[in-house]
Parts: sequence; C-alpha cells; structure tokens
Amino acid sequence: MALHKTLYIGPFIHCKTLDDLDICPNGLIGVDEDGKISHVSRDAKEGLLPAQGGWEHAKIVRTEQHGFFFPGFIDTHIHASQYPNAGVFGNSTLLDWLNTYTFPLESSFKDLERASRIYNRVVARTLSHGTTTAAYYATVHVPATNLLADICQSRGQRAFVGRVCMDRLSPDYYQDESTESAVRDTQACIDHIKHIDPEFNLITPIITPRFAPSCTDETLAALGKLHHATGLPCQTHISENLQEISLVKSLFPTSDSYAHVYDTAGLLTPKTILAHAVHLTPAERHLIKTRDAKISHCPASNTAITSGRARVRTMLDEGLTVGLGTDVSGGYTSSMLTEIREAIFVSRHVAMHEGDEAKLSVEEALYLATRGGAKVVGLEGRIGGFEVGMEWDAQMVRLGAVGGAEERLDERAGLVEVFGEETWEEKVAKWVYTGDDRNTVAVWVKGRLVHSREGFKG
Ligand SMILES: Nc1nc2[nH]cnc2c(=O)[nH]1
Ligand SMILES: [Zn+2]
Repeated sequence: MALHKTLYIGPFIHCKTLDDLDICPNGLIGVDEDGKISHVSRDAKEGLLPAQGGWEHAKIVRTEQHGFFFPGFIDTHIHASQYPNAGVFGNSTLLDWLNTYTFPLESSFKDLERASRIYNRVVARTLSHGTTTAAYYATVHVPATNLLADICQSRGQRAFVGRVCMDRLSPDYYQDESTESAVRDTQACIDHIKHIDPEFNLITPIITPRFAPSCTDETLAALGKLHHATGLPCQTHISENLQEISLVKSLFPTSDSYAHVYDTAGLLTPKTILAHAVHLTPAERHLIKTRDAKISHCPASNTAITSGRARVRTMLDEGLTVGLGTDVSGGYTSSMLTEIREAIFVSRHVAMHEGDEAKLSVEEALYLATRGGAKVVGLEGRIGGFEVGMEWDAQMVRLGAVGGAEERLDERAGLVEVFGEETWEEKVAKWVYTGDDRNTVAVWVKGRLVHSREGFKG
C-alpha cells in the first residue's frame, strides 16, 4: 500500500524502561512511506524537517487538546475464536469452563461464514482499543484459521496466528485425530501464511499446542520438532489453575514439573510464549529463565475464572520477560487498557499478601503492554516505542476538552475528566484508570491508518 511521508506533531509518550515513562510534550515524529520512523524531535519548532527530500509535501497529523501519541498495545495472548463469549463465564473455573463454554463455541468454527463474522469483529474491535499486534489462538479448523490470517492482513493488524492443536482429553466432536493430523494441519496453516505474507511482514504463523493436558507426549514432541525445524514461535498455557497442575502431574508422572513437560518436548525456547504462569515454582521460573521463554500475564482472566494471582514483581525481579494478554474469553475484555488496569489491581492484591513492593505502577503496566509485549513476541527494536528505525505502530489518544461541572459533558471523550491543572503524569494515570476506546481516536500499524473515530482529522 502506498503511504505518504507523514509528520505526527504533538505530545508523544512511550516507555523507555520498566519504570521510565518518557513524556515529550512538544514532539514531532517523521514517518517514511514504508511506515518506519525516520525522525524524532523533542521540539516541534526546531525539529521541523528540511523542506526537501519529499518532506515538504508530507502529510501532517496533529493531536487534539490533551491528546498524545502512544505506542500501539501488544496483546500477547488472545483467543480470537472465543470472542463471542467475552463476559460469559459464570462462576466456572478453568477445566469446567473449557467444557461448558469454550469447546462448544470453538467447535462451531467449522462453519466458515460464522468464523468470518466473528473474526472480522474481533480484529476490528481490538484495533479500536489500540491493539496493533495480537498473538491469536484460532481453533483446530484449517480454513477458519487461514481466514483469521487473511482478515488480520486485510484489516492491517500485526498478528501471530495459531491453529490450536489438541489430541486428547477433549470432546469427540472437537479434537485432532492424531499427532500426524495435528502436524499436517498446522503445516497447512503455516503454508497459507507463507503464501499471503512470504516474509511474515505483518502475519506470522505460531505453533500452538493448546496446553499439556490436551496434547499427547507424541504431539508435544512433534510440535517441538516443528518449532525447531521452522524457527517459528510457539505459544501455550502453563500453570494457570491448581487442578490443571494436578492433572499435568498425573498425565506426565515422570516429569519434574509442568515447565519440564514443555522442556522435554523442545517447546521451552526464547520463541515460546507461556500464558498465565500463576503458580510456577521457583525451580520452574529458573528453568524458564534459563531457556529465555516468555511470559504472558493475563490478570483479567486469572481473576474472572479464579485461577489465582500471578507474582509479576517476582518474575520481573528474577529477570523473566513479561507482557500482558487479555486471554479473551477467560478474560472478559478485549481492551488492553482495561487489562493494564487489571494488572495494576491484581498486583495490589499480591501486595496485600506479600508486601508493597509487589505493586505495579501505571508506568510499569504501560511498559508491559508495549515494550514488554514486544519482547514477548520477539519484535523488540521494531515496535513498542518511538525511536528512529522502529515501525509506526501507534495510537492517538484524546482526553477531551477542559470542562467543569457547570459545562456540558464532552460525550465524545468518554469518562476522562480533565480540568486543566493536571501534570502529564496525572493525565496518563487518568487515561489508564478512567479511559476507554472513546479516547483512542486513531490507530496505525506500519504507518497505515487501521482505525479512526468520528471527528479524526487525518
Ligand atoms: N485461559 C485459558 N486457558 C486454557 N488452557 C487450555 N485452553 C485454554 C483456554 O482456551 N483459555
Ligand atoms: Zn488462553
């Protein structure tokens, strides 16, 4: 797609490190036709680009009052196929939730027309929340999984798309027939993505054993082999729920631990994304660190289906790489902004048991949703921040006009109340705690506008 050179003028904010939120109130970012950042200035006037090299014709996009540019969110764990069940989980816990709510829904994706409606909706919705990259689980169905890849590509969302493998302890109506068929069908999805995006510029296949209980030893080993042979990333679940962990112990009696099951299969590598990690032992954390596998923290899900409180501070202190995942529909929300809030609140519950140092700050949670997520999906250096050479995966946030109680509510700006006396740090905190998709005015992936709200002047 032909893009313009574009100058994004206005405040920009991004995370430099876990606790260093860089706020530039008067910024200018130049983005080339290929969607890459070619210029970053901290003073819009002085930094104006020379009127040559094509920049004299550059398109200009300005933030609105109390607005700012922020990196797009990276959802490191989301089940696209479970989107119709977001908010529907009753009082279930993981294993009964899978049987009651999840497997019946996922099995319906043999109907491609239904898959198309749902996948189009979830990609449009996550883009509207500022999610520029998502690591998706689809279902076992090859045509529907390939369709999800097509939809991400045509709507412009950066995505990892995984066909789910599961060949035991699943309902007869919804499982792989054999190890061979699981590998063959996974390969078919890899081939499809190679066909539509040969260099995986936007869409990357991801090898997806559902979790240890639903895969035989043979299937785990075969997928481990495929992971090594192709160099493609892989994703799965780990230590989410205590009953699940007991089940893994009984199914893999010779393994030292849940993490060890994946390690034995060759599935614990720097390109592995492990979702949940709520109940890991110190020895498992050490093994995961040694292998440099990555963690997707899913706090909304862990609360909703009462799995537990993940010790994020401990994992960070021990040097594990952590990002955030909505885990729709164990998680009720497809909004990463809501997930950030949930991460902060779950950390406060951990703190009530283990001490104040467990608390995550606003800055830290934003880091996990951007830079942290980029590391989890192996795209650090390309996305998650605003530096020359990185790709313009970004959102434009608008917090609304200054207004007191006597003035009319600014409905377009949602719930964030700005009175004009706030520091930038306070405005960011207000966005995190009271904002929603109404504040996400426009979203770009690789420089392409992939979502905008009414009133956006771009
Ligand atoms: N949260 C969650 N955990 C799982 N473990 C195995 N499958 C799933 C799933 O679909 N969601
Ligand atoms: Zn999940």
